[in-house]
Amino acid sequence: MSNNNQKQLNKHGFDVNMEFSFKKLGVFMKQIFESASQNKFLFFTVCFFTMLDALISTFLPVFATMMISGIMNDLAGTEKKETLSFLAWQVSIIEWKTWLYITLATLVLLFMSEYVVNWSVAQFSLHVEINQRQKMLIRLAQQDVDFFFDHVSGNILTRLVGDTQSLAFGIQQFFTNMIYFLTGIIMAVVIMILSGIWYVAVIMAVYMVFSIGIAVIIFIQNRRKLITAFDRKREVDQDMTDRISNISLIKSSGLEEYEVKRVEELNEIYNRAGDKAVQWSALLTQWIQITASAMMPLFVIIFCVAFLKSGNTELLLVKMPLAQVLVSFVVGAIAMLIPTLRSATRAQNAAQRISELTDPEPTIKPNPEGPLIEKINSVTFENVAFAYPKKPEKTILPKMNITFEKGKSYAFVGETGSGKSTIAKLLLRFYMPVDGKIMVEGKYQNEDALIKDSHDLNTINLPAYLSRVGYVEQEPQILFGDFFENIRYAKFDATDEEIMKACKKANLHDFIISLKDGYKTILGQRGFLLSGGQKQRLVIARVFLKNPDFLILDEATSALDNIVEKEIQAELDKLMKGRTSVTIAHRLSTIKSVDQIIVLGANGKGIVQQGTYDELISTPGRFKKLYEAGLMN
Ligand SMILES: Nc1ncnc2c1ncn2[C@@H]1O[C@H](COP(=O)(O)OP(=O)(O)OP(=O)(O)O)[C@@H](O)[C@H]1O
Repeated sequence: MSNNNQKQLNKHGFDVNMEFSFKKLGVFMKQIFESASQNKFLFFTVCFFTMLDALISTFLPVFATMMISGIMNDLAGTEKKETLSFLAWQVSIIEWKTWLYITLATLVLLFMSEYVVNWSVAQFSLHVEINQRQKMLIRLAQQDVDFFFDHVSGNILTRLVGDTQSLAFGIQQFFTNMIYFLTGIIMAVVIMILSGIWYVAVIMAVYMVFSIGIAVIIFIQNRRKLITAFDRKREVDQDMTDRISNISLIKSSGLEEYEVKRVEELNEIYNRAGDKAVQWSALLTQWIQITASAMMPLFVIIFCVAFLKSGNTELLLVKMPLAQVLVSFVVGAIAMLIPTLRSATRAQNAAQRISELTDPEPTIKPNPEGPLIEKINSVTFENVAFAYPKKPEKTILPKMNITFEKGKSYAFVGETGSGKSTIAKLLLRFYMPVDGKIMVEGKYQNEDALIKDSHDLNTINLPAYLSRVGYVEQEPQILFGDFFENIRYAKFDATDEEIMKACKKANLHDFIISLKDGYKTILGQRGFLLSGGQKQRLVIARVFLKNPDFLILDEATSALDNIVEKEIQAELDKLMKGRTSVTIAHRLSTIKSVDQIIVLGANGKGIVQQGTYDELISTPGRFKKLYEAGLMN
């Protein structure tokens, strides 16, 4: 095994280390203990009843043997009763009917305990799956925005759905089967020793070490191939999720056939990996079956030889049937090892993949204990410098100072990649400055309203701050649901009337009521039913409803055509009235009337010019160049 600790990442940014590792096993065991501690009652029920099940299953053959021996004694009509040395007592074989009743009663107990095992195992597994999903969702919700740039959303979904299921199933199987296996084998050996057939246990142990040893060698090979096959399958799943979410690109490019061929090729790779895994799986199953089937005749031969040599009928009448049933129980338990190990393999990998999503600690904390802002007055960048965490060597913004004063409008312009959208991301606290501070001045709860208070954005209560900020971006984010649900996302306690008022302001109301189901119309996935302009109006209605103090418009109209853009701009102008606003602009029309235009230079130069539109257009400089080059049209 290599000592190289560096993570191998696939193109989706996830670890694809296929070797067995104690780390993976550790992660899996951690998940088991975590699940057990979260579901203590179910966990103990599963353990207790699985053990009981194994105990009953090992004793049942003993009782059945007693019954058979009783019947044979009756048939022989002999006065001398055979005895079975069991649990240190010489148990005389009494009435076979007594043993029949005991066997039947034990059977009923077995059925009952099996029901409890099945019920508790299914419940435990469901709880584990739900807990894992919840844990993953909570961590994803807390995760830094940057995390999602790295991890393809389809890939995250596969983990959320497939891996949580595999893990829950694996934990359940591994757990119950191991308990059953160990309890059953220990009890079988104990019964053999106490029944005076200890030599069966010894022969069986030697035989088992040999056959399991070979099975483990085959299993290790099989496991490697299985993991490769799982990973290929997941790659196909992720790829399909990605392509389905981009179906309009495929359709509009007429590339359906290309995509079908591509997926066929990917499936072929999965198929080849799967074939190899299947070959080793078949070999493993074959080996276990051969060794298991050979065990029975082996013991029959041993007992027959012993009988022929000693002439002791007890060997054939009592001990051989008992050995047979106990050995067959052990064989059955060994056979359960294959699915157990398989699902444990699957679960270990699932646990590893889940932990890649749940382990990374978010760097941006919501500061629930931080000062609670009630009203934002102004926001000031004090010597703010920034580089993205993934590329710390590339300065996006050098030391930068600017104040967004209360009620004034600001617009950032500059060449592509100059860092305009980065300003919006810093204002939303998607990222923290590498240097300097963003100070938020306003009215904070429990602080003297007369004192103009100012706190670092990194330290204040983030949800309270964001509840005072309105954000309109280029790609409107529409949730699956109706208009009411979508707009209410800005203010959960808003009445239907308030929502309609906001829609009227955003010029969306007339369109909504023209629809058959009006405000109750379900918007398809990502607002499938709406045009670009309508989606943007919906987002604007959300912001009207929210009534924020501070507005961030990040290229809000750049995806719209000129006519729609003009209409939407009128709505945005209404929105900006009386609020502090920061516009990230592409077009001149969006910034002509703002109070301050800030021009950013390319390649991390930061602010290179600042002023009103009239000032900048009449001064030689970067803005004039952008304007003359037609970059602001
Ligand atoms: N998450 C990220 N990680 C690393 N680099 C990033 C990230 N997001 C953006 N960048 C880089 O930061 C630089 C500034 O990006 P930004 O989106 O702020 O530019 P912009 O001026 O808004 O560009 P445009 O006008 O094209 O939208 C670009 O070079 C971009 O490649």
